[in-house]
Amino acid sequence: MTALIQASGLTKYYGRSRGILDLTFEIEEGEIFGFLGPNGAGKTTTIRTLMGFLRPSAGRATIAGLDCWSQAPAVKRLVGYLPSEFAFDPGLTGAQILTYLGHLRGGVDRSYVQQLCERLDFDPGKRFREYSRGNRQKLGLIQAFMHRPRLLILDEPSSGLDPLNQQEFYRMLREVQSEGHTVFLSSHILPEVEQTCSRVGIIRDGRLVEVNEVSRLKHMRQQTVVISFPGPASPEWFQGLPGVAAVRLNRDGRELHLDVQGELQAVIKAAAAHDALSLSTQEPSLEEIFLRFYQVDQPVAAGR
Ligand SMILES: Nc1ncnc2c1ncn2[C@@H]1O[C@H](COP(=O)(O)OP(=O)(O)OP(=O)(O)O)[C@@H](O)[C@H]1O
Repeated sequence: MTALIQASGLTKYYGRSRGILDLTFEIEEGEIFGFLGPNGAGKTTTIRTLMGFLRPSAGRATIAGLDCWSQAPAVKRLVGYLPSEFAFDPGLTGAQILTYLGHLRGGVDRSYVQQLCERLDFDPGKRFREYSRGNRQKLGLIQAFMHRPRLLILDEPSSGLDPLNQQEFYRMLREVQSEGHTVFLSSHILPEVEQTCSRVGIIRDGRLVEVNEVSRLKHMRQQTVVISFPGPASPEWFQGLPGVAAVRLNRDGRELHLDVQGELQAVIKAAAAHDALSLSTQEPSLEEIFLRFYQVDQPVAAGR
């Protein structure tokens, strides 16, 4: 495979405040690459720089060998782009917007557009101002996909979609990948990236802290297990068990909070041996994973 997107030392300052700092990465043709990060990390800035809407303060990015800033019009022809908020003339209908954008791009197959509308359960007959956030997002997705671009750049694509539409959208992603096309999508939802992407880049405070296979993210996934007991509990019951990273006793002394990585068998057995009343697990949010693994004063711990 050859790299379709290449970023090298890509940096963007807004005045004196940082947008992104020194990003270097490559996206291969045909892969679905997830760009993960908490709010304000720099995902939209990266995407807008790739799209040639922002001029890098330093470094450069290319798409198919074209410079994203100096050759932006040629880059845009290769890309289907979903901005973080898709906005359009509020008086136009969805159909008018799609026709207008279709003419701008050329080569759009109307029956494919109709198919996309049906798949996402989108009614193109209403005016833009009448569309809910989710419907605006669908319209944004349809216009990004409709010319079967070589590269899709999607900023938080599933935000506002209901779970059924999300699943359909994931199928659409797999289909475009099977046609050899490439997808770069940003998200702050870890399960979404796990489900759809082959590789992931994690951005935090404007810096790329990890680029890895999605399968390796699973090693980062840690869950919190809360176990309550009929009487006083002891952290020692669980310390040292396989996968148990930390144990905390809550104030009333009858509940333990465990950070566990991987399988839970050993924890469940120990809980049963001490007559646990209940056991529940909580998946951490991406932000929590960041806080645990990428504390500001800790060195970056790849693939832990
Ligand atoms: N137009 C702007 N002017 C000044 N600072 C900006 C501007 N746009 C973004 N920033 C700053 O750049 C940093 C990165 O923002 P960016 O929008 O790229 O993050 P993000 O990862 O897309 O976040 P979110 O998930 O909230 O959209 C933030 O600190 C933000 O405040």
